[in-house]
Amino acid sequence: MLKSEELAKGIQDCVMKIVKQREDKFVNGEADSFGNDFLGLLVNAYHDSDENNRLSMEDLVDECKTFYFAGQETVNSLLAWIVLLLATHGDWQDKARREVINIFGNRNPDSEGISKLKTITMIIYETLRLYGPSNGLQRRVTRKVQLGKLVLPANIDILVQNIALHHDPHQWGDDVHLFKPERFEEGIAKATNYNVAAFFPFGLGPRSCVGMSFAITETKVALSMILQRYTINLSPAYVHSPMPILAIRPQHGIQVILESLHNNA
Ligand code: HEM
Repeated sequence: MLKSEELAKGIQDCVMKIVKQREDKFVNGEADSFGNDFLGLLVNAYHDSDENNRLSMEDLVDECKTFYFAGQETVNSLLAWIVLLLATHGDWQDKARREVINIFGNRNPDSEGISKLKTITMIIYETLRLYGPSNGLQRRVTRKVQLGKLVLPANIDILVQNIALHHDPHQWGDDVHLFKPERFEEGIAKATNYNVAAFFPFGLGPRSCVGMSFAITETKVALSMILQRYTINLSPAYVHSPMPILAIRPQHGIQVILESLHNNA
């Protein structure tokens, strides 16, 4: 068996084990349904009494793999880049921490407070602009189309590099490569001069990211909890090398020094 096949089988077995545990809980009477979270909905669809609506095990496993990859790698690398940018921009780190402490004190973030995080939102957008995890949007051209001066023949695959548009000096100005969250002070529409195609880290149109709101909320929660507890300084060991490894990731990781803000933390 090829190594790649072995790995694919390992992942499949791992997902099926989790599905089985969920089924067992229901069968043993420990739970009164398969659950109403995302996995529960998939397991329900797998057991649908109508054969035409039933989800196959292969599709169930594929859905789990998609959501795991799309949800895990992306938010993980976004958080890593934010930590780097706050380590190298102490003024924004202080500003962000002040906002978090003002809103939550030392309490865990709640949904009401999360909607008030303005500075953090600006920092997230500016990080998505500079180091958005998406490594381009893949599309298949099904029929010949004209895009401005460009004629795209049918049956080709294209990769729309949103990161290139996010680094276009005509759109963002000569300081395009600098981390300046103040660009988003008055929201995305104002920052892009009302051009929807200038900033789309989550894609555009009907196939855009279904996890967008969840991703932003998750990032806000994690970042708030880090800022409540630690100051972040860059380690001299850090070497800057963003690389497309599925998502745009730091090739050598991000080395930072975290200092506790509370003696007993
Ligand atoms: C910072 C975090 C994230 C970024 C930047 C991001 C970005 C994207 C992009 C660019 C696409 C492709 C859109 C297109 O082709 O037009 C996409 C699709 C998708 N994303 Fe995300 N995503 C993030 C987080 C998440 C999370 C947390 C989840 C799930 C919990 C998720 C689930 C998905 C799924 C299922 C798709 C495929 C949608 C489809 O093909 O219909 N994403 N995402």
